[in-house]
Amino acid sequence: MTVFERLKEAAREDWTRYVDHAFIRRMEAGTLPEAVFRAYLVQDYLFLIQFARAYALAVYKSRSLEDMRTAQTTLNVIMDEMKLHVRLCERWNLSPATLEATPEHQATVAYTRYVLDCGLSGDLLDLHVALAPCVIGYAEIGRRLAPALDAAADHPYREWIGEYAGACFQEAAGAAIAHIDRLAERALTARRFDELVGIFAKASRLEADFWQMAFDIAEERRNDPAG
Ligand SMILES: Cc1ncc(CO)c(N)n1
Repeated sequence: MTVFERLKEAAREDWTRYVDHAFIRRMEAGTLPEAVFRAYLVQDYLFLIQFARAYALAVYKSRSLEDMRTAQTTLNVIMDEMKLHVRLCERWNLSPATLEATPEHQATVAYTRYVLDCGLSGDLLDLHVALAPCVIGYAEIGRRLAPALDAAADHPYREWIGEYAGACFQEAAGAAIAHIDRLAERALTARRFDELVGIFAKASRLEADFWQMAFDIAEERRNDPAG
């Protein structure tokens, strides 16, 4: 059993709330309102900017070239992932400059700064565990939603699902799982594992809050279109 699987099992409820959120179920069914998806995507662009910094921090905190390379590879995947956001947002006439100038929502600040703080106050394993729900979670979601694309040729979220079900993202997730195992081999006591579960569960909850944020932003706009 990988350390990732053990973390997932120990934080089962929080993990399920994240990967099984209404956002994902409605996306799978193709019934997620476009306004909700758009609110999500704009914040996710801002999220990825901060996440790229977190991976850069992982490069910095690496003590071996191998650890540096692994973090660098994922950093590149994250930077490439932003191209999806730019492409999709172009359709709404949202330029990268407009995206970057959008204020961060509280949920975006909470999640990204939590992860960055884990990296600053903890060691490399803490940081990679805080990052795990992100890459590994989205790869799991991508795999789960991929069959929906076969069922509907004109699925509205084809590009998004295809990105996370795609080989590039799946490989990055596989590498992240193996990397956590490698880092844990050095010193994983029972006490340390409990601390890591705390980090993993919190990051999973912040992921669920991130989906929820998109519904909240769309709802606020509906009630106050000028706001
Ligand atoms: C909130 C969030 N978590 C994970 C990913 C995957 O990189 C993403 N794009 N956004």
